[in-house]
Amino acid sequence: MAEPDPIRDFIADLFVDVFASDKKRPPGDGIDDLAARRFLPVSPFVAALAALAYAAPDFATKLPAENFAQIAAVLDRLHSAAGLLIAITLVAAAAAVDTGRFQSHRHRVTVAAQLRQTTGHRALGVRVPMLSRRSAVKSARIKLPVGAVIRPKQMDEFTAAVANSVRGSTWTMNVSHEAHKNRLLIARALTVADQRSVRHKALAGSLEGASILKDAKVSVYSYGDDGVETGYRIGFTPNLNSGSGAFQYRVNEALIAIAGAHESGQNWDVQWSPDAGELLLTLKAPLPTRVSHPVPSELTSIARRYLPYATGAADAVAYWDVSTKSNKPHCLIVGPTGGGKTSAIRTILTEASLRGIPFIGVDPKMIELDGLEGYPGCGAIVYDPIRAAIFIRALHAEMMARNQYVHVKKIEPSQLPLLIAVLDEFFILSAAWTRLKKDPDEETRTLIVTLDPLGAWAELSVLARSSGIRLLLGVQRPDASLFGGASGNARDNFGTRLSLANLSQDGAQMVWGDAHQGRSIDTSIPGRAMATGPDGTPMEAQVWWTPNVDRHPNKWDQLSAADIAIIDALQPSAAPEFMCYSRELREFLETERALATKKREHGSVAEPVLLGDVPVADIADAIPAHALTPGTRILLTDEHGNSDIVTVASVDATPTGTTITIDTGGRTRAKVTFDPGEIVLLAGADHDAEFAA
Ligand SMILES: Nc1ncnc2c1ncn2[C@@H]1O[C@H](COP(=O)(O)OP(=O)(O)OP(=O)(O)O)[C@@H](O)[C@H]1O
Repeated sequence: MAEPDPIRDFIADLFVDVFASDKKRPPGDGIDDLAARRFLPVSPFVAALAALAYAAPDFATKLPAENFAQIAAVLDRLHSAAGLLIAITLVAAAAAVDTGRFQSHRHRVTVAAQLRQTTGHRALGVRVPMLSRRSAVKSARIKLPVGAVIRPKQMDEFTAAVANSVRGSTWTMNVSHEAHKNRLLIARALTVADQRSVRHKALAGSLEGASILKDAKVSVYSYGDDGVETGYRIGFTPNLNSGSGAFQYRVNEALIAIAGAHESGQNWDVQWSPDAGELLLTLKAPLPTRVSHPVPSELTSIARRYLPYATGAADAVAYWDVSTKSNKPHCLIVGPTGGGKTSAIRTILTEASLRGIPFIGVDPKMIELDGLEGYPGCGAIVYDPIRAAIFIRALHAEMMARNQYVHVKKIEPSQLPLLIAVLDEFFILSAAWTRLKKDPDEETRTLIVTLDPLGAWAELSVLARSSGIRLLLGVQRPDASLFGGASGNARDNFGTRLSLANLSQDGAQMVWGDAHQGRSIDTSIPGRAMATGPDGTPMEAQVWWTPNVDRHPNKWDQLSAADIAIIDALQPSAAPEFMCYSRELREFLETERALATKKREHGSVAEPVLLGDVPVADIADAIPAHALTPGTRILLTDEHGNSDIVTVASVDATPTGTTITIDTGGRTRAKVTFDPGEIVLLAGADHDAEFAA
């Protein structure tokens, strides 16, 4: 072991910060040894020297002149050169240097001790700048033993220890580990005051440490004119979750809730780019709460095949492309009672009329489309279910005749004139057809079986596209049976979609192919909907308001001047021509028109068929039996044609049919079985009153 050498230690301690080289340091000479040593100040030596110089004349007189003449001369020179002032200055400077050296020493000792306690490693050397300040070490370089491993937890503890040692100061300490160089680096930076907004902090805080989005970093994406933050960018490391629609939906909901109501009154919107590992939380301008049906100033040949009906964000217009090239030739409108379905249908049909496209409507509720009767381009509005069945069969014949025409005449299908068939309240209609199959009157039963309207409908759904026939289907809720069975082709054909309701998960999946779309529509705003956007993806939109175009004084006189102006502006200059390719459709329309004229002349409505004891107009809605849920009140008709309101107790839906049990109020529960896809009538408020009476 080497002999202790105080002079060498003193010099080493004094100049270690300036000249220290870790390579030169002997391996055993760790910082712990240095730390254990006392701090040796230089100022006392300087002070002693200065005092000696100051007292030099006195010493000189006391020294024997002949022996110490030379020393006395040195002291004399020293005294005369320095003087009191220089002595004081020297001592003060030495004291200042000592203070700095002491702080450097203290920092070295502290850092080495922190390292030892948190990681267990002995620092081979710690370099800190000479003359450090007290508050926080400016930087430090810690030499570690070769191959020293620092585990993340140890690193965190060391970092926390370093940070804690400057707590309360204006500094932030950054610690990094350069494992390949066996060293730790500490650097300080001025702490920047957290100037993030409350919303920014809330978003960042909610994602910090949460595993929901990996490595999430929130930054401000945009500011409004008034300096208020209007958008945030959230970067993250993509994983399987971030690509899933259900996951994104959950995150969207949470982020929008945390961001809270914005000062501008606009709503938050989230756009994901999982491939780029980022999402944008931005504001979207609120949609107008009402858009009056605008009238096109001029119709280009292209616009003639696009029927607009709603306005989305950034003035995007939702339209129904009825052209031959359309990949969404048929339209599905989902809307509960009062949701604005009838107005949406009016908007579309008045646009069709402006473009010279005729239409025929089926309205089993008799109160939805009646106002369109007599409107330019309206072939007929059919109310009666048997007449509706005849119409569907005639439409099927028309489709076949048109296809035949194209085939024989060698023309392009696009040369055929367009025709729109509207079936509103489809489930009520198909429930009526199902009931007619069990009608006590044999002739009626045979007729409906022969017409097979549901079969004709299923074929129309798939084949009508190339014959210029377009279908518009209105329902209160979606169901797979709408598309004429399970045909994916029919489903795709009904690609233009509008939903004015908040859909269930299944409904959203059915309508939008995504269980989370169209589930949070603000239904308090009439006409607010989810619509197929111009790019084919769903967008939130405000359906254009078209008032009832019925010119009967009872209706017309109720309209405001603004509504009358809308209707007048929509009036086409010439009524669309009705071209029939089949005898069936022509005869049907002629008969229907004759019936309508007769009705008008006699001033009363002729009801050709009664649905048991239940007038169709009173029916609230109808749904397929498999969609029933316990607690639902339905109308059930027995074999004698008597109807009763019953409450469903349980539902057992299988591919071969649906069996329900009915709560009869007693101990026993009756069972009723329905065929697959059979429609059941729901009991409405009207019935409750009617049956109670
Ligand atoms: N696009 C719209 N813009 C503004 N208001 C609308 C819009 N659509 C509907 N409304 C309002 O909602 C009311 C109900 O609309 P509408 O009759 O079209 O509903 P519906 O879905 O057909 O209901 P029901 O099936 O009971 O007839 C209208 O009288 C109107 O006041």
